[in-house]
Order: sequence, then structure tokens, then C-alpha cells
Amino acid sequence: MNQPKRIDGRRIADEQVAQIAQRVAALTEQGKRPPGLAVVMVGDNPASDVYVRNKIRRCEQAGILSREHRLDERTTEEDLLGLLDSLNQDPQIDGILVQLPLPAHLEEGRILKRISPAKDVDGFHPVNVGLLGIGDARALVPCTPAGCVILAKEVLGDLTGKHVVVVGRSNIVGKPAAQLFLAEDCSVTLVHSKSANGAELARQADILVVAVGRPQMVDESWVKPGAVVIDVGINRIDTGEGTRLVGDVDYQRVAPVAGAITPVPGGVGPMTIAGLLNNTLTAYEAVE
Ligand SMILES: Nc1nc(=O)c2c([nH]1)NC[C@@H]1CN(c3ccc(C(=O)N[C@@H](CCC(=O)O)C(=O)O)cc3)C=[N+]21
Ligand SMILES: [Mg+2]
Repeated sequence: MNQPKRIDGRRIADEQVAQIAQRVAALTEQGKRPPGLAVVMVGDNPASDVYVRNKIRRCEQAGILSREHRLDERTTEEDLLGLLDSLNQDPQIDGILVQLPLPAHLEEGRILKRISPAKDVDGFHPVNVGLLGIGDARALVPCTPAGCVILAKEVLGDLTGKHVVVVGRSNIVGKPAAQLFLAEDCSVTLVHSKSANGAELARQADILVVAVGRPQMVDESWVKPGAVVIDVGINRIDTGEGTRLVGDVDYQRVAPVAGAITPVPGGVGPMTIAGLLNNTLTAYEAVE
């Protein structure tokens, strides 16, 4: 393989953002309004702060209007739902993202259901989850798993018949990743904390997607030589002399075995944001 081992998610995301920027420029040159994204954040979580700033910066690069709503930690559910109702009605806003996790007193399920499915650029609303499940092209698709598929295709091209093992069964990554790879005609296995033989199943993967939120949990004993490894985890760990970001995969141990592997940072993270901009443009195009 001529492919470099390290998959450069930052470069691929840059290319995607540049393409989105061109499409947006073509719209605004015709005198149309730009697409608009509202990011709602409750309380201040320093990690969320970094992501939200990245999202806003990327929107600016793409010519997408972004609006940030920062609400107090003690915001009531009623107030948050009221804001969502007004954003649902706002003709300048095509996409709404409520940054997770939310403070404990707010019920995530009820809040995510209040976002209009047409503006649900995270793809977390049950309507979009259902559309994805039945393979309906109108689904707004979760951004991180969509990025995983793009990265796998970048290395392998057509994915038909590949065996994908997804480690982690969350609603935001694992389950939708399984659906998206299935839609690419892959065979899909889901491994999770109750799996009897996770590493053994993972070793059968042509493409191994890891989204568990446990720093460096996956080592070389989980990886078939030559497999494509996609690391969704972003964990800040203490090194004794400061902190650093690591994935759910032990990169140093897995890279020599893998055919290709995403780094953290610079792998899946930037693709998530590119996916968000892409969904915002898709939501815009559905109404304009
Ligand atoms: N409703 C909702 N939707 C989300 O999509 C969502 C969320 N809530 N809550 C938090 C997680 C996390 N997330 C990331 C986005 C970009 C990077 C990213 O750009 N990472 C860069 C930089 C990382 C850094 O320097 O901290 C990288 O991996 O290279 C990471 C993580 C979106 N999330
Ligand atoms: Mg999980």
C-alpha cells in the first residue's frame, strides 16, 4: 500500500470545509441568505468551550452564519425548551446543536426531541435516528460516524464486503456508525462492555472503529495486521508534567500493526465539525 499509515483527518476536513465554502459562496453570490447554525451551550465546561470555539471558527471559514447561545448552568428546562422553540421558528437558522453533556437537572431526551428534525444537525432526534435505520436518504446523519466512514473510504475506497467492528454502542457514535457502515454494504459487528470476547471479535475487523471513552484501552491484541483503525476517543490525561490528548486506542502500540490509523488529535475530531457544516448546508438546501 502506498497509503501513509497516519490518516490526516485535519487535511481531509480542511478539504471538506473548502468545498462547503465554495457551495455557500455560490449561494450568497446569487443574493441568497447564508446557511445559519445555532450552537446552544448550558453552563461552562472547558472541554466543550474548545469544541464550540472550533465550530464557530469553521463556520466563519465556510461562510455559514453562526450564533452562540450561552445559558447559565442553572437554566430551567422550560427556558431551554423555549429557546429551542424560537430557534425552530427562526428563518435564518437551519441547524441547531445543543452541546452535550447537559447539566444533570436537564433531561437530554426531552430536549433533543424538541429540536425540529429538519434542523437537527447532530442527527440525534428520533425521527432522524429512524430515517437512518430504514436507510432513508432524507436523514440528517450524526457527524462523528459520518466522518468515520469518510476516513475509511479515503484509505480503502469502496467498502463493500468489509468487516467493520465498532467498539462502543452509544447512541451518538457506536450505533449510528454501525448503520452507516451497513449502508456501505459492510458486515458489521458491535462490541461493547458486556461482550464476552471483545478483543477476539475486534481482531477479525478490516476496519476497527473505537468509541468507548476509555483512554488507550485498545492495544495491538485487538488489531488484525493491516486493519484500518479509526479512533473516536478524545481523552485528556495527566502525564505528570501537564496533560495531553489521547484516543481510546494506544497509538504507539497499534500503529506498527495497523494498515492505517487515525491520530488524536487530528483524526476524527476535525471531521466531526466538517460533518456539522455539511449537515447545516443540507438542512438549508431542504428549505431554500
Ligand atoms: N450536541 C453535540 N454534538 C457534538 O458533536 C458534540 C457534543 N454535543 N459534545 C461534545 C462532543 C465532542 N465533539 C468534538 C468536536 C470536535 C473536536 C475536534 O475538533 N477535535 C480536534 C481538536 C481537539 C482539541 O484540541 O481539544 C482534534 O481532535 O484534532 C472534538 C470533539 C463534538 N461533540
Ligand atoms: Mg459505549
